[in-house]
Amino acid sequence: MSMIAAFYGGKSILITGATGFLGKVLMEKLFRTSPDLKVIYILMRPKAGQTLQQRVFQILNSKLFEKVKEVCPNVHEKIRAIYADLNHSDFAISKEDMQELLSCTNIVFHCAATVRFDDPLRRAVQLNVTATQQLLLMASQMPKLEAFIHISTAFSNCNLKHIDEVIYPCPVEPKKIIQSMEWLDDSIIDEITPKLIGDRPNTYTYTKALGEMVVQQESGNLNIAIIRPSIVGATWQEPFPGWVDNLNGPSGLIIAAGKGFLRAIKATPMAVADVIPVDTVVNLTLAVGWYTAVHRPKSTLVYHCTSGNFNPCNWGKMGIQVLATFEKIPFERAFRRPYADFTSNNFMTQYWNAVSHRAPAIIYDFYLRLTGRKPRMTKLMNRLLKTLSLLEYFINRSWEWSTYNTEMLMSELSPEDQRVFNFDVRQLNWLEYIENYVLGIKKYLLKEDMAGIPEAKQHLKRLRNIHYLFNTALLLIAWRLLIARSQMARNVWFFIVSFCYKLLSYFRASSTLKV
Ligand SMILES: CCCCCCCCCCCCCCCCCCCCCCCC(=O)SCCNC(=O)CCNC(=O)[C@H](O)C(C)(C)COP(=O)(O)OP(=O)(O)OC[C@H]1O[C@@H](n2cnc3c(N)ncnc32)[C@H](O)[C@@H]1OP(=O)(O)O
Ligand SMILES: NC(=O)C1=CN([C@@H]2O[C@H](COP(=O)(O)OP(=O)(O)OC[C@H]3O[C@@H](n4cnc5c(N)ncnc54)[C@H](OP(=O)(O)O)[C@@H]3O)[C@@H](O)[C@H]2O)C=CC1
Repeated sequence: MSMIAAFYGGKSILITGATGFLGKVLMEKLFRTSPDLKVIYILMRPKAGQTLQQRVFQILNSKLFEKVKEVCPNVHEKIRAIYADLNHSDFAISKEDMQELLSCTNIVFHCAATVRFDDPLRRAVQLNVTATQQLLLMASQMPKLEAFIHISTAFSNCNLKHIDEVIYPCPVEPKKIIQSMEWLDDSIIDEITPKLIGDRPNTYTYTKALGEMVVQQESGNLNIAIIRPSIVGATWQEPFPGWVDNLNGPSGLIIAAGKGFLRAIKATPMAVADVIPVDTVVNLTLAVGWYTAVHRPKSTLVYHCTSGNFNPCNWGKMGIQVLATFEKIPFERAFRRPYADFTSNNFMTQYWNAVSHRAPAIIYDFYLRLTGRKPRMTKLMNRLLKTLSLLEYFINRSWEWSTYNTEMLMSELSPEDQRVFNFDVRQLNWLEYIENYVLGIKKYLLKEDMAGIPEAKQHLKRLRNIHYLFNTALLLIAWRLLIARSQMARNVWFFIVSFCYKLLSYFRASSTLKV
C-alpha cells in the first residue's frame, strides 16, 4: 500500500493554478491514486467566455481524465471550484467560500503564476509575489493546515551557474517592491525594471525569486516546502506518455520546426537541455506534500526537480531526435519541409533569420495578396522571432542544480511509493521520451489525426519537389544573368557544354562499338 496515496485520503486540498499545465496533471494524479480524498478546492477565474463550471467540465471530460473517471466515478462531486482572481487584493473570494477554505483546508499546492517572459514587472509582481504573500496570509489562518507547497522554478536564480537548494536573497526586499508597485506609475516601473532584474533575463525569473523570499519571510509556523522544476515537458508515463496542452518551453518551437517555420535557431548544441516531464514534477510534489506534513522538517526545504545531473540530454541530441521523429510522424500542412539547424553566432543568426525566416514569409504573403487573400505569414514569423529571442538565454547556457533534498526524499520513500510516485529520471530514455513528446504534440495540441500521416508525407514530398524546382530555377536565372554580363562566365559555360557534348559522344561511340 502506498503511504503517500493513503496520506491524501480524506484530505481537503487547495490548489491554485489547477487549470494550468502542471495543475491539471497534479489534480489527475491525486484523484487517480487517492480517490478517497475529501475535496479539492480550486481557486479559479472564468476565462474565454467560460464559467467556472464549464471550465471544470471541460477539464474532467478531457482525455487526461479518462482513467480518473474509472477509479473515481464521482470525481465531479469532489471538485469545488471557487471563484478567485489572484490579481485582486483579497482574491475576490466570497465570505462564505473564504470561511470554508480557512476552516477545512489540510494541504495547499500553490501552482498559479504568470510564466510569460515578457510580462511587465507590475503584473509579474502581482501574481508571482503579492498573490503568494496573500495566500500565505490565508494559510496562516487555516487551523487544519498540514503543509503548504510552493511551486517555483529552477531558473529563479539563473543568474548563478551552480544553484543549491537554498533561498537566495535579492538585493531589494520583496515587501519594498510590493509597496512601490502601489504608487509608482507604469512608465517609471518600466524604466527601473532592467536595474531591478539585474543579470536575470526577464521579469518572470526575477519575480519567482522574490516569491521564494516571501515564502521564507512569511512562513511563520507553517510547514512549507518549495519545489523548483526546470523546463516542464510532456508526460513521460502517466496517465499516458506524451500528454501536453500548451506551447510553453520546447512545445511551441517543436511545432514551429515541424510545420517548417523554424529553420534555424541560436542554440548551443552541447548545452544541457534540462527538460523534466510534468508527471515527474507532480510525483515529486505529492511526495514533498506528504513528507512536509508527516516529518515536519525544521526549516523550509527546497527541492530541485531537474534532469541534468541525473540523466543529462543536450539540445543537440534533442534537436536531432525531434527532426528524426518528424520523418516518421510528420505534422499536417507544413509550410516548408522540417529542417532546422543550430547556429552559434549572432551574424549567422541574423543571416538565417533574413534568408530562412523573413524572406519566405514575405514571398508567401506576396502570393497570398496576389490570390486575393489576407497576408499573415510575416506577422506569424515576427512572433516566432520574438519568441526565439526570449528563449535564447535558456538554450545557450548550462546550469548545475544540486539535488541533495530530492535524493534524500527518494531514499525516504518505501519501494511501493518509489514506484507509484516515481521521480527518478535516471530511468528516462530520452529518445523514446522525445518521440512520444512529438507524437503528443501532434495528437493533443494540434489535434491531428494519425490517419492523416500518409497524406502529410505526400505533402512533404511535394514540398521537396517544389524546393528542388525552385532552387534549379534560381540557379538557371542567376547563371543566365551572369552569362549575359561576363565573358569569363561565357567561356566557362562554353567549356562545360563542349565537355558534356564530348563525353556524350564518347559513350555513344563506345556503346555502338560493343553492339
Ligand atoms: C540539429 C538540429 C536542430 C533542429 C532543431 C529543431 C527542433 C527544435 C526542438 C528543440 C527545441 C528547443 C526549444 C527550447 C525551448 C527552451 C525553453 C526554455 C524555457 C526555460 C524557462 C524556464 C522554465 C519556467 O520556469 S516557465 C515556463 C516557460 N514559460 C514559457 O515558455 C513562456 C514563454 N512564452 C511567453 O513568454 C509568451 O507567450 C511569448 C512572449 C512567447 C509570446 O507572447 P505574445 O503576446 O506575442 O503571444 P501570446 O498571446 O502569448 O501568443 C500569441 C500566439 O503565439 C503562440 N505562442 C505562445 N507561446 C508560444 C511559444 N512558446 N512558442 C510558439 N508559439 C507560442 C500562441 O499560442 C498564440 O498563437 P495564436 O495562434 O495567436 O493563438
Ligand atoms: N511550465 C514550465 O516549464 C514551468 C513551470 N514552473 C512553475 O509551475 C507552475 C505552474 O506552471 P504552468 O502550469 O506551466 O503554468 P500555466 O500558465 O499553464 O498555468 C498557470 C495557472 O495560473 C493560473 N492563474 C494565472 N493568473 C491567475 C489569476 N489572476 N487568478 C487565478 N489564477 C490565475 C492560470 O489560470 P487560468 O487558466 O485562468 O489562466 C493557470 O491555472 C508555475 O508556478 C510556474 O512558475 C516552473 C518551472 C517550469
